[in-house]
Amino acid sequence: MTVDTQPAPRFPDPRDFGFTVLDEAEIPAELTALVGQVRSLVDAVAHTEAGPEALERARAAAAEATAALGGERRAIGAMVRHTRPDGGAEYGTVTNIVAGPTNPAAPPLRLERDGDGLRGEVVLGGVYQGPPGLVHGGWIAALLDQALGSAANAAGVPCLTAKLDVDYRDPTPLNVPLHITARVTGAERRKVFVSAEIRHNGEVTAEGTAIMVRIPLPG
Ligand SMILES: CCCCC/C=C\C/C=C\C/C=C\C/C=C\CCCC(=O)SCCNC(=O)CCNC(=O)[C@H](O)C(C)(C)COP(=O)(O)OP(=O)(O)OC[C@H]1O[C@@H](n2cnc3c(N)ncnc32)[C@H](O)[C@@H]1OP(=O)(O)O
Repeated sequence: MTVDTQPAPRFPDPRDFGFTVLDEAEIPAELTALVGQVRSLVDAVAHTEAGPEALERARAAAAEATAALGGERRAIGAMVRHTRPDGGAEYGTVTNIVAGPTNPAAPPLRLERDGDGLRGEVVLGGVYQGPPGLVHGGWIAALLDQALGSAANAAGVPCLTAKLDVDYRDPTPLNVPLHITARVTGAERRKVFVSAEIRHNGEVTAEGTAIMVRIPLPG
């Protein structure tokens, strides 16, 4: 493969392109705690066998909690900045469904730099179930897509997934640590080639490759 375009070393500042950006340190500790509590609630609701009275009490408490948040909503598209130990900045969307820090529907996945790529660990509980005891294949694809996109973004390239291939090698179990790795393997004009794996106990359960296409930015 001919590599005739090296990824830009720094991801452009999204504020220069009209995006709202908050620093992850600006996310209130109370919101982080609430997100964790709601994740626990979702897991409890998905698996409960409680009786009607307990269910109605829980529903009323959930309705009260929803009302307590009022009508103030963060704008769709708001981004969050993570500053790495080396001072570099990485960006993601605040409510990203796989890794958004304020999204209780996200697992969440945290990816850190590791050599030329990224690595992270995540445990998926019963709310991510597809076949009995196993992670849903769509969520496996989502984890891989996020890792693949983040690897390209960490290399300084704002991009979207154009093509995603997933190989499901072995069933991916629930409620165990899953190790995710991803890296850029090449670039050609606006295309960035990336690959990623999910492992459990050192064995690959799924691997993904993608073609990411660099977004043309004004100017
Ligand atoms: C600074 C501002 C930041 C703005 C924020 C933007 C990005 C996000 C940034 C940070 C977020 C951080 C982390 C996020 C991490 C992960 C998120 C997960 C990833 C996703 O969740 S992302 C959503 C799903 N994704 C889409 O929603 C894409 C829909 N789609 C399109 O928007 C267009 O389709 C597009 C743009 C892909 C291309 O369109 P286009 O018109 O710009 O370019 P064009 O077609 O000319 O293709 C150019 C070259 O790519 C080749 N190519 C194109 N498509 C191909 C395919 N399918 N297979 C093989 N090759 C393909 C061509 O063959 C040509 O190659 P060649 O150079 O060789 O001719």
